[in-house]
Amino acid sequence: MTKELGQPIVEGKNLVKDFPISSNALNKPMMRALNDVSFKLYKSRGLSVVGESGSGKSTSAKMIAKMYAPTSGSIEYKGRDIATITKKNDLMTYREGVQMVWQDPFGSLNPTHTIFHHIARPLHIHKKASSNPKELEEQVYDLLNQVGLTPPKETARKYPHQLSGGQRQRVNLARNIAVGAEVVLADEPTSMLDVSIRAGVLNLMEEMKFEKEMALLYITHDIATARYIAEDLAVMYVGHMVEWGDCEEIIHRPQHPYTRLLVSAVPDPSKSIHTELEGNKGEIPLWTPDSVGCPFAGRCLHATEKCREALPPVTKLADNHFVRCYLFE
Ligand SMILES: Nc1ncnc2c1ncn2[C@@H]1O[C@H](COP(=O)(O)OP(=O)(O)OP(=O)(O)O)[C@@H](O)[C@H]1O
Repeated sequence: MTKELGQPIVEGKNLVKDFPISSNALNKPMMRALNDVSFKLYKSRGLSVVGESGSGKSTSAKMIAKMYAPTSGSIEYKGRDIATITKKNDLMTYREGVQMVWQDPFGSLNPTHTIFHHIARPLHIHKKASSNPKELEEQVYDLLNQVGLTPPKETARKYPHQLSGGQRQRVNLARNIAVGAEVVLADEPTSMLDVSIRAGVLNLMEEMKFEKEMALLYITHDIATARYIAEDLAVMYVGHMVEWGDCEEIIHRPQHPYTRLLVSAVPDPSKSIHTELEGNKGEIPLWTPDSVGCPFAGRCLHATEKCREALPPVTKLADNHFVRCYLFE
């Protein structure tokens, strides 16, 4: 299947990320937020990353955005290890190509500036703005039109607080288009929006994926929207990818006991995993560099001694379906 997809734009290889648990302690104990995580992002294709709070979803995105360096493993962007991207100009080009969309659309906008400013600024920074003011206006209006913020002239004059949450998130997406982003890392982009307007924003991202040929990483607690916006799915549990591959296949035929729990627990797309799994939390371990076994063992009905002793190997179930569980060894 990867043959047809061509080269990935972004590829994470065996990523490990450790964080200090406490900066004061003498021996600096560490927690392992990500363990042996690998993924690929392709042009015009989406990867949804789903899992409970603390499973490592945001850390994965932040490492792609170069906000954190991996403890080990690597991330390649068009075949180049991003750790080698250090020169100012190269970093600028990378940040132009790889953009983040955050949960809080207001947080990324400056309340003292108009929407016009918010769209024109990235165009200026990335040297894509026309020097002719009239043409620059047209560039901004065109971008606002593309994200459905019409009439664009009126929207451009407004300040962020005069827009709804969904409209603000659309402004952020217009900024991604403005700089010609090839990769959009969206970290729960609709979780702070009213349920009624979430679908519109997700639809827009889906359109951008195809029309602008963007690669999309979509982080969510909501497995129902995971399927709506992406072809691929990665299910994470305590820093590990436990099952990944074709989104529809995994949702219709979940194999890992944790994925099965997720799919059965979230029949209603408006409900979050957090709420649904409450009362069924079992034991969520704190993973450290010394931890062994399967992170789900303490909560798994099928766990055996082996599951507590060593991390299960990866089993390929189909061309695009993988699972990390001894049940499939
Ligand atoms: N800068 C940091 N310093 C220390 N620990 C961190 C840091 N960033 C993340 N962590 C820890 O790493 C683990 C994974 O966090 P991460 O934010 O990636 O999870 P998540 O799946 O995105 O959770 P959520 O859904 O709540 O956003 C958590 O235990 C978190 O406390």
